[in-house]
Amino acid sequence: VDLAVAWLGIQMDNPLINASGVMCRTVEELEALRHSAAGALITKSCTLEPRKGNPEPRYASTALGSINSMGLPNAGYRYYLDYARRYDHEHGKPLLMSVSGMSLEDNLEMMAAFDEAALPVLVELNLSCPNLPGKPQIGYDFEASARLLAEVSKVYRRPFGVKLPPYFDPVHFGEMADVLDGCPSIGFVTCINSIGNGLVIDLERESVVIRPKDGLGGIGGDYVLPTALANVREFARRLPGRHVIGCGGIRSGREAFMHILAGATVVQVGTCLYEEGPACLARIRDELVYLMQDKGYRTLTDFRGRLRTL
Ligand SMILES: CC(C)(C)CCc1c(C(=O)O)[nH]c(=O)[nH]c1=O
Repeated sequence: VDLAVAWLGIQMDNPLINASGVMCRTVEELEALRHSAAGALITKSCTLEPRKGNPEPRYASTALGSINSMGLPNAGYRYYLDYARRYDHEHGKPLLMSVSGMSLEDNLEMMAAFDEAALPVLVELNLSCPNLPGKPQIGYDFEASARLLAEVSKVYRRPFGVKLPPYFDPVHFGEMADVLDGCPSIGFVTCINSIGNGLVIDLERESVVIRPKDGLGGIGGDYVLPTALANVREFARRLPGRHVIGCGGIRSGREAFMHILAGATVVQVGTCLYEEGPACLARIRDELVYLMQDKGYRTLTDFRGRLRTL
């Protein structure tokens, strides 16, 4: 069995990446990932200036997954750009950089700096970044998304990707696919970000479990697998010339296989990585190998995108 993947000019010896935001905020965390079984690594979404993020507790796990309202704690884009400058791109694993500006101007300033640096990295622009007051996140505002991508494409002259929030309506799949189809610079889409604004309740305490937003937070883990798989399959169908990165609910070789079957080129692991640590990546990789052997597949291309319908 060969797990190798080559896409958008990068070579990975297996399709597993950390989800942006998990175990990737500091150089120490990124180095631990680089020494793990990950096929590639991605940095925590960065902003123009460093941010402390929201007051804790801001993450909690449950039997079925996680809830978080971290509030974009990060060291600022210069820190991650510096890490990328010193990174051994030649011999190391591919490095992806996540960007999540607090405004259009911040996104453009960061993307222009990344363009100037001309590093062999892939940028994943987080469309869950905040919009103007009174407007939903960028990813749920189709005009704002189109405007942002058009402006970014002018200052960042190489292919880049977007991290998408989950959509739940065929009309929305179509509208967002049209926006992305109209932007030739988009080489990949990552589906999905956490399902926004869920509420987890601690029954004993009769209380919420995280402090920000009176307990509201992005949901990850087992809860989101069906939604993640639907978004992967729907965007892979609508954007045949672009890659889809699958993210959401991957905790074993089984869900990794499902995401790839649904059309994902490679996959990202979030909640499971947060809870189990980087050793989960070797476990998931091995489980994927065994599953492929059981099914008689030799490479990922033998089954990628071949989900049967009835
Ligand atoms: C939700 C935002 C804070 C606007 C973006 C950063 C982010 C966060 C976060 O930093 O709270 N958590 C997620 O699950 N997904 C995200 O994209």
